[in-house]
Amino acid sequence: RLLSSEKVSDKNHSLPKPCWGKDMRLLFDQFMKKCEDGSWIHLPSYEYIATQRSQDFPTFIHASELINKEKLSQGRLFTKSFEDGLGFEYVMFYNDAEKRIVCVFQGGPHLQGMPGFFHGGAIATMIDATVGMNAIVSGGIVMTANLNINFKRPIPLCSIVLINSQLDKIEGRKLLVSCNVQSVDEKILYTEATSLFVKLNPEKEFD
Ligand SMILES: CCCCCCCCCCCC(=O)SCCNC(=O)CCNC(=O)[C@H](O)C(C)(C)COP(=O)(O)OP(=O)(O)OC[C@H]1O[C@@H](n2cnc3c(N)ncnc32)[C@H](O)[C@@H]1OP(=O)(O)O
Repeated sequence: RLLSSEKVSDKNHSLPKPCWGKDMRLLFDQFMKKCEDGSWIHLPSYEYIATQRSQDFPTFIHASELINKEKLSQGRLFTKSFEDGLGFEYVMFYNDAEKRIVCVFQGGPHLQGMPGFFHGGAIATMIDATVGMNAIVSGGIVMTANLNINFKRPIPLCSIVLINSQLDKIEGRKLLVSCNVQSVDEKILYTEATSLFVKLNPEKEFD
């Protein structure tokens, strides 16, 4: 657990919690049902990134000498830095055949931007996490090179929304992933985004 702090827990945050709303639980149950035939996979979500990929990350990034070693021990995924229910509550499901990730996201009251609505940075964070996960499952150790977001409608604070992400193209080390954010009844399109992820090249030194 090189990139994580000793203090973070092994709690899987992608399982139902008391703070999840009705729609969050309903959608969780619907997608868990879709997982029964193996077409969809329920992705776990922890406070740190304990996969082998994150162990390898420093050798890939070449900027590892920049990493502040003692601060590293306090490292925790940004989306896991709020108390349950106050920040980012989410669960992701992956469909390998379609190269899609659906994220059911319930934002908490501490994600406010304009009064009564989500902060654009909070929406961008969940988009980055969802398209990022889509790029990671297909591309391994990647970083976001470009994220373009069209905020079409403000999202009311504490909404539960669906983030639909699709891997569109892989070109060498580049992965292009698009997504949109909709209301759970899919009647309202809140946000659209495109992104470019680049697979880190272990041979490449940063200038
Ligand atoms: C672990 C489990 C986690 C699991 C859970 C976590 C999931 C969350 C994921 C969050 C991810 C992040 O937030 S990452 C944090 C935000 N991102 C960063 O800090 C990245 C900072 N930027 C970089 O480190 C670098 O610029 C890279 C790695 C992105 C690219 O550098 P590089 O490796 O040298 O690549 P380079 O040769 O320059 O470019 C390769 C190709 O990509 C193109 N390219 C590169 N950048 C761009 C760009 N902005 N716009 C267009 N095209 C671009 C180049 O033209 C080239 O195309 P061609 O000539 O080949 O055609």
